[in-house]
Amino acid sequence: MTPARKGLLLINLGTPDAPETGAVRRYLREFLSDPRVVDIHPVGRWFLLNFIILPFRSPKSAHAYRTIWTEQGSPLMVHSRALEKAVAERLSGEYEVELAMRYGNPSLPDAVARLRARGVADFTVLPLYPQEAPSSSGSSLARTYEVLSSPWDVPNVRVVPAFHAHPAFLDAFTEVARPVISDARADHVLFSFHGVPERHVRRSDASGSHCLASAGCCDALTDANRHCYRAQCFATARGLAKRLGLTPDGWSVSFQSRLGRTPWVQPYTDVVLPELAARGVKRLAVMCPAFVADCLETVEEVAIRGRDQFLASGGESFTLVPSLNSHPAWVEAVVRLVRESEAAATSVPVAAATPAVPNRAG
Ligand SMILES: C=CC1=C(C)c2cc3[nH]c(cc4nc(cc5[nH]c(cc1n2)c(C)c5CCC(=O)O)C(CCC(=O)O)=C4C)c(C)c3C=C
Ligand SMILES: [Fe+2]
Repeated sequence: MTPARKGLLLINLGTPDAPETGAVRRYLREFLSDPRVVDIHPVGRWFLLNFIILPFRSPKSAHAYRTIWTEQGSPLMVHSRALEKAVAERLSGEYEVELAMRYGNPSLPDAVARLRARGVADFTVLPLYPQEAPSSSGSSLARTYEVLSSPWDVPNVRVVPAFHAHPAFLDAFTEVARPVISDARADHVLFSFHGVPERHVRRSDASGSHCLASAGCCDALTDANRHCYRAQCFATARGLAKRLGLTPDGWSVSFQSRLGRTPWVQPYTDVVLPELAARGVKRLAVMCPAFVADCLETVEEVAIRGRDQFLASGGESFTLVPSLNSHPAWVEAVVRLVRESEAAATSVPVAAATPAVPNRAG
């Protein structure tokens, strides 16, 4: 019997189809209706969405998208498509590869249908978020399971775990960053991650008492915080700082993109930027290692608004390190993540099925 054809689903968050208020509104409606993103009572979410977020945020975000839109479309889509193409070429004959977006297009049901039409019955799913969060990788996986379980047959599914501290990811980002930081003669590197509400981190705290309970709760990854988004961000930053040879006061961490009035994980990027300038940092390089592709949050929020803020606070130069996008080192890293997850998945049942070697003494 020939083995089932293998498919690789690369999943990212999604982006509007056009930088117009209507398209942004449709995208935000789907995104912010997700209970893993806005985790409040459904009635409250409906009111918040329809009376506050959609009417006010859609035109404002559409304007922001227009400042970064390219001839080929939204940067997130352009880079994700380029990655899909490069990975498909690299894994040709081994995997059928499709890009899917959690919100918007190409939709998860369409991408899965395209893989199924090519005979795929064995799926590897790679959520393109280095750090795991219920609002990003969690939601993408939950929706993928739902789509794959319908209508009748349920295929084999392997998930590539979060790769926040995987050497292939850290090495690829280091390769991209090193020449940029050196050309910029940066005297400080800020690792700015997408934030999440503090409530989300607390809800994921299996110990019930570790997360955000002390100033140093994310200083190391332990059993207590292994699945904590903020702790994984700090682990990524430590891994990159080490590879880049940064001194302890030559780098810091912050969290961007907060939405609403509830507290999000801190320190906030828009608070840290003027603080760094006030501390005497002159030439700043910023890396955004929660994003594997440049997008609104890196190009508009950091490279445009962040730069303005830092320079207005007394900084002299501001350089955004580009994301991994479709850099060859990242394509190779993706191939390695996929192959390793397949090897791990196939080795587990074999190991489990192997009887324990009897103790000589016994
Ligand atoms: C990197 C992982 C991401 C997490 C975690 C995440 C959580 C999260 N995001 C919002 C609200 C918004 N995010 C928006 C854009 C956006 N978010 C991510 C990634 C994560 N979000 C990406 C890659 C992007 C860029 C998309 C693009 O088109 O380029 C937006 C839309 C833009 C805007 O209006 O600002 C919103 C809104 C919440 C509430 C949240 C966790 C609760
Ligand atoms: Fe976001």
